[in-house]
Amino acid sequence: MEKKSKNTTQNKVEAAKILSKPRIFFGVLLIFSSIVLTLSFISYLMKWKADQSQAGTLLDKSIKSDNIFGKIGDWLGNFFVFDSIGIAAFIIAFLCLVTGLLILKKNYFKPWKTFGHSLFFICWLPIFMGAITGGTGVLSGVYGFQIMDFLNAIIGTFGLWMVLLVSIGLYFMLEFNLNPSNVKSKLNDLNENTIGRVKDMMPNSGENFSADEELLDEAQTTENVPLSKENVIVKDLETAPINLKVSSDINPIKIPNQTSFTSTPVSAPKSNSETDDFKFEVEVAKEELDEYDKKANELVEKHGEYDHRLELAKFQMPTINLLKDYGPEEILVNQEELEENKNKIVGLLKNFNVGISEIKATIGPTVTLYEIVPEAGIRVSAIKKLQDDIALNLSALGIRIIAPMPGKGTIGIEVPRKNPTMVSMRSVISSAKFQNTDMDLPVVFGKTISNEVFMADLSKMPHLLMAGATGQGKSVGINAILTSLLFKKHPSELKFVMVDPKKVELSLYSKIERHYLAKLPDGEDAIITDTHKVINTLNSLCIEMDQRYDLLKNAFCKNLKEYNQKFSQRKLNPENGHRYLPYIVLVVDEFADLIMTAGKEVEQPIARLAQLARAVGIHLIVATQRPSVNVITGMIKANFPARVAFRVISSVDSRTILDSPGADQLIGKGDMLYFNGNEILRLQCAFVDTPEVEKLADFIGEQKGYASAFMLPEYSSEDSSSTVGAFDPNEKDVLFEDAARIVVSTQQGSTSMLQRQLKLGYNRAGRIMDQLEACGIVGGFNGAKAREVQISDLNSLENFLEELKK
Ligand SMILES: Nc1ncnc2c1ncn2[C@@H]1O[C@H](COP(=O)(O)OP(=O)(O)OP(=O)(O)O)[C@@H](O)[C@H]1O
Repeated sequence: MEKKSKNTTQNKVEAAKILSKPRIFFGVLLIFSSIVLTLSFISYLMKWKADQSQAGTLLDKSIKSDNIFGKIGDWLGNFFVFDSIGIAAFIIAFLCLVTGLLILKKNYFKPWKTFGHSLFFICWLPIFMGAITGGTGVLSGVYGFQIMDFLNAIIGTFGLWMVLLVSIGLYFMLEFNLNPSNVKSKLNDLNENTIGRVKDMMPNSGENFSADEELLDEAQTTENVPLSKENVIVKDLETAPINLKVSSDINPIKIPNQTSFTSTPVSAPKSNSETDDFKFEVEVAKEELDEYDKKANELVEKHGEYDHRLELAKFQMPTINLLKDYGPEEILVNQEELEENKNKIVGLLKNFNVGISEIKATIGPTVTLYEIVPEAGIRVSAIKKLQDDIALNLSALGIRIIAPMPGKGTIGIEVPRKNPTMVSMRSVISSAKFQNTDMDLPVVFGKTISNEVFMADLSKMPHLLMAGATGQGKSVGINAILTSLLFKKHPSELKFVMVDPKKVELSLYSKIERHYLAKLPDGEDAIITDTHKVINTLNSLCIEMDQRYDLLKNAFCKNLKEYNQKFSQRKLNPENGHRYLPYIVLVVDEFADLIMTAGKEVEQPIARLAQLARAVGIHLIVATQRPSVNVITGMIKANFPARVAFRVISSVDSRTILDSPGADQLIGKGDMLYFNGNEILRLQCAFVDTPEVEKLADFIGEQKGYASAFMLPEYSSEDSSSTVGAFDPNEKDVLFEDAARIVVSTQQGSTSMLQRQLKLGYNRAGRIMDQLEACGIVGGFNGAKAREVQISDLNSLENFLEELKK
């Protein structure tokens, strides 16, 4: 039954789609008439003075006409244009077209709306043309002239113009729903869009990076990088107007006068042409701004958004010329080598009765990946077992077998190339991928096995563990990471805390101290080499982290980006301690050395930072030569999901870093494995030499910097804080009682909170905290955590303070 009724409905729909013959006839006739009328009118307008004299001689064969449709054309032009409504006659031709299309069921136009508008202009345009031409031309037609003349006589020329302008004004107001506030907001939007687009078009917008255009072109053509296609598409989408298309041959639904959209996807409202002429208004509910937001908006209107770059507004971002050009990085295909390796692999597998149905080679900068598809029925485990045999047979260092290739259903054998291609930092920095990235902390490591530039966002990693035996490219890797960040981030956006127990690896960066480095207030060198100072710095970073968490909590923000955005929009008051927070990247070059000398004292703050600091923009890069389990402990490993391994000595070391072997099979010289928490990628690290880093540091260091390095919070070590003396009421700070009330009411014994609430320096706040401890209001120093508060409510506190005074 149901099926039958379904069929009948379907048939009806099909039938409705088929046009009857009279429909086709009249539809086509009207469209044809529209074309004839349009061409006749155009032709008439061009030669109307000559044609008009022949208008009455329709049947006189001896008289020739210049109109494209001859005398009929003349007659039509004369009748509709000259004798009637002037150029508004084209609207009649247009109406013929619309009617023809409607008859043919082509609902390109909404009928009632179109006829309504046409009628208005058929009345208005001739009078308007009459008023402009004074009735002398063909543009107004006789009706236009006469009505204009009549109105002119009764309301005068001024009155006539008023009527014309008011009527057209009203028309546009009703049609486009224009009112002064709408117009203002539309103009504002237009303004913002224009400014936005102009900014986008500015060569230095966003990042001030200025790579040679030539180089960029070169990079785009020589690399396999998709030429920032995504970016182009995204830009197009951003600027393209969004059309809400509603299919016209579906059933109507009722829509209330005011419709509010939610973001839930809904199927398109059904409508048909008869119901299309209702007024459809969409009103986007404006968010109610509270007092605070209003004030922020006023401030932004008055002073503009807070610009964190302002203090170093003239700072020039490094240019690509600072990096050395090592020549073209074309990959030369050595056919002989390819053939030889292929034959060896196939032959060897054949010897072990492993049939191959397909083999494919991808040539990277350092290694070639041979992907084999085993014949049906061959077990992957059978090939896996042959790993050592394959490596032995190919007798090459650096063979790695990936069985199976994740997500590919093939088995990969990586074989080092005889003549590897060097990947220069210059080539990866100038790549379109790096140039156009919108990552927060972009790090360009080098190139993948398929010769694509490989980048990762440090802010998403969120911390990086690097390991590799000595001389395998670890220092170059750290320099590549630091260079990437220096090429992309302004000094106001990023600070480094550098720990270099070897004393020589990071010393080059001391030149950029006043631009990019952070240190302890009493620290002499920004690059920390002394183990004791490292402990203080790490604990200070923990305090900075806690302070940042407090700031974020007070600002109701979940992460640093959101917080900085709010601060830039002047929604956060600097008087309450709020400030623009740069990213902080802690770089530890020789972690094993630190662990050996300081052990838990270093491990604990590092683990704490690794666990918590991500949201507040503090990221860690920890490198080590000795990836043994007592250096890379379970606690460290658990908090460093992103790991990089250069060549290590044993597969045990490889397992310690990557949880799998492979790093012991690398060939050194920047050949590396990158583990992002899910998969392991083989990359060739980009090479940046010491002179290049020196040049870059000089370029930055020679520019105007801040007065000093970025100051980390002061950290008083446990030893010094344990020497809090007895409480002396005569020496207590004038703000002592206020501080006690704050601490008790918030139940938080935090010096940084006192600093903020009482607007004090760290030292004074620290002294008050010591006094609070000495009289027993708060407990003892508790590492980087807040102290315990010993009094539970304000009443008890007031009693306690009274007692103290006695
Ligand atoms: N990405 C690379 N491309 C080409 N060559 C490289 C690359 N990385 C390193 N090398 C070569 O390896 C040498 C040693 O690299 P690097 O100084 O980074 O090693 P390391 O692991 O830091 O050693 P150490 O721990 O002893 O300091 C470099 O001088 C360079 O010749």
